Parts: sequence; structure tokens; C-alpha cells
Amino acid sequence: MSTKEWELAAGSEFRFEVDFKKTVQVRLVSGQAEYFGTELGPEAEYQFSGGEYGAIFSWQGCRLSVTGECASAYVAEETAMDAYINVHVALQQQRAAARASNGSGPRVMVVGPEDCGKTALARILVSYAARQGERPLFVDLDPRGASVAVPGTVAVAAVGHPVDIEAGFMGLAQPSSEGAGETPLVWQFGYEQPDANAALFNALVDRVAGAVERRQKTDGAASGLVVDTRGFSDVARDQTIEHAVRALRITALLVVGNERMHSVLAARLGTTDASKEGSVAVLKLPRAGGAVDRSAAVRQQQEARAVQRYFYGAGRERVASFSTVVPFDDLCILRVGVDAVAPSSTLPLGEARKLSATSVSPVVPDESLAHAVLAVTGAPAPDDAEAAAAQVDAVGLQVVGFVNVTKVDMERRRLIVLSPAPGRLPKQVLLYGNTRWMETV
Ligand SMILES: Nc1ncnc2c1ncn2[C@@H]1O[C@H](COP(=O)(O)OP(=O)(O)OP(=O)(O)O)[C@@H](O)[C@H]1O
Repeated sequence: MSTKEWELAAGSEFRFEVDFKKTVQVRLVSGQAEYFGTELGPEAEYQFSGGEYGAIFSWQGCRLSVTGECASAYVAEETAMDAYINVHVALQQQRAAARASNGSGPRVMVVGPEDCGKTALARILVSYAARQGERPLFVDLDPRGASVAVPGTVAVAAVGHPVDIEAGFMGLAQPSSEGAGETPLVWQFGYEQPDANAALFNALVDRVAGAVERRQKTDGAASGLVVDTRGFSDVARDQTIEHAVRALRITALLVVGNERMHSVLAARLGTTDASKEGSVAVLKLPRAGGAVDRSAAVRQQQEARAVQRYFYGAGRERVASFSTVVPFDDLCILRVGVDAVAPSSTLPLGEARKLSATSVSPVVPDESLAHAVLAVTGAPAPDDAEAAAAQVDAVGLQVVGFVNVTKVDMERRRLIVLSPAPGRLPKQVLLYGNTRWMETV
């Protein structure tokens, strides 16, 4: 395998793409470098697996050794890092002031169009904060590009260490990785886009906000939080962002890479009086120069990769997953918000009025469950799924893990599922979602 050395001048970054099914090893030979805010260790070797699009930035200059074939690799002299570190410095000042007054630290939300580098910026901000001993909360409100758990979810995670270079945000849930801490809180949304069921999404954001408040009561609020959102194409028509800004009591909106969106949001949510209670500062930031516009096909592959990383390990360490048989009779699968996907013409007569975007219905197991990624909640499953649908507050159920349906055996009335935990699947409520995954070898 070929090895090439790259020299980075101070303030430049090495941008690379790794093809699916390939891996690339990167080693810091000399100098200082960081991957989305997390410093590379001297002489440590990092492995980037297929589908990774990344940037290794150096403030002081460095030499990198790269082994393996990148689909693209170049050094960029112009980056948005000066603007990003200025935001970090301002946030640190707000954290210090909050700590001195026993108040609440900055509550930041990153918004912008698709593929402008929102997740990358959120990762840089929380990792920089953690490097300075802070413990900010990372709130993931981007179900399509979910970075803490599998696609279709929202999550809250405390970031006590810089985010693991190889495992990314998923490392927060994996005990072996460097960034791991307290287990993140995860909720199943079940759709890729918030607009697919805005009422359910908003209801989940309320749960997330409640969890954030509880967390900050026990852990302190001075480090604040950083919220990642999905890419907006038309923020003016969106029904979820304003709700999230209010529910999470956001103090600063960072609008990345889009002037128009900045002015729309500033007019709608911003205020010129930053000292006023409930005011939101709406700031404009440049797009990360290297952020890559991903085609639908690449996104699909990256989503599949995220599920693969959930079941088999996101970082260097491999995680085992196990095949388990679950009789239909032991299953209690619920679905929230049926009518958001089923046109009322497809519902039984009279049903349309009863169902709402957050109503809960039982899922009768059949072949359509093949390859579904089901969320395992912590709630014990009542024997009768119909009764469970009526009794359980399914919107608020927290997710403790996921299983992937590998086979539906209608004849023997059972599912074969892949699970990261060995043994029988506990009899707990499962939540249906639209995410599908099929293991490929
Ligand atoms: N400076 C950079 N150099 C190279 N690649 C980058 C850089 N910043 C981000 N990327 C990559 O570009 C892609 C898009 O970035 P990112 O996921 O942060 O965007 P996003 O705005 O959160 O996307 P969306 O919300 O539409 O899912 C990612 O694969 C990311 O790893």
C-alpha cells in the first residue's frame, strides 16, 4: 500500500475522501494537527474507513503520513477556522461569566443549508470546549444525518472529552472509545426529515429540552449546549426550527454559509438587544470550504455505514452483534404517527379522524418488517400490543438500543434479528421507524 507525506503550512488543512470499502491510515509525523477540533496524538495512527470525508487542520503547521488510497486528497490554504475559533473564544467567555454568576452558559444552535458543514462545526465547538475542561451537551436534531445513533433518531450527549477521531459522535455511546462518557439519551423519530411529521418532531424536541433541563440541574449549566440541525432548503417555510429555538432556550443561532437564510432568521427570531431575556443572537458564519455536497447515493451509503457502525463498532475496536430469534407473540412493536405517512384514503373507514401525527398504533408483524431497524425502548412490553398502544406514552420513550430484522419467518411466526446484546431480546416495547438496513459482506 502506498504511503505519501503531506506538508501543511500553519492555518491550512488536508482534505480527503475515502471510497466505500477502502481504508486510509493517517499519522502525525511532526507538528500539531486536529480533526474537527480533536488533536491528533504524536505518532498515533488513525484509521478512516470508507465513506469518510474529512479535514485535518493545523494551526501551527505539520507533516502527515497517509497510507492507502484516497478518492481525493489535497491541501487547502483557505479555511473557515479563524471564524470558528472566534466563536469558540466568545462562547468560552460566556461560559466563564455564567460560572461566575451561577447562571446558564451559551445555548447554541447551528443551522444552514444542506452540506455546509453544520455537523463539522458543532463537533469542532464541543471538542474545543471539552479540550478546555468544559462539559457541553451535544444535541443532535438531525435525524437524517444522525451522528450519535442510527438515522431516524434525535439525541442528547454530554461531551466530556474531545470527540473520538475515528468513532466520531457515535463513540460517545461506545465504552471503548476515548470520547465515551455517560450514555447518551436517544429517542426514535422514525423519519429522515423533521417535516415528514413536524408535530411528532416538535413533541420530541420538548422531551429533549426536558432532558437537557434535568441534566443541567445536576451537572451544572455553565458549559451550555451545541445543537446540530438538519439542512434547510427553505427555512422560511419550516415548522420546526422556531419551536426548537424556543424549547431549548437558544441564545445564539449560528447560520452557516447562507446570507438569505441569515436575514430571514434574524428577522424572525433575532433581536438587537442581546441582554433581553429570551433574546437570540443570529450570527452569520462562512461555510466550511471543504464541506462536500453529497449526492443522494452517497448519503444512502453513509446512512448504511452509520447503521453498520452501530452494530459492529464505529471506532477501531470491533463490536460483536448476535442473531436472535423472537417469536411474534413476544413482540410489542408500536408506531407513532401513522397518518403522517399513510394517506387517509389508505386507512380503514373512520380511522382517519382518530389518528393524529403523534398517535400510537401497534404494528402487526409481517414481511414488510424485513430489514427494519427497530428501536428497543426501556419500557416493559404489556402482553397485548393493542392495549400497549393505548397505554404507553410512546413519544417519550427513551431508546436503549436497536435491532435489525434480518428475516421474517411468517410460517413459524418469528423474526430473526441482529442485536448488539447477546441472548434473548428483553420483552420491551419496540418502536418502528422508516430506517432500513441490509448487511452486505
Ligand atoms: N473542512 C472540510 N473539509 C473536508 N470535508 C469536510 C469539511 N467539513 C465538512 N466536511 C465533510 O463534508 C460533509 C458535509 O459536512 P457536514 O456533515 O458537517 O455538513 P452538514 O451541513 O451537517 O450536512 P447536512 O445537515 O446536510 O447533513 C461531511 O461528510 C463532512 O465530513
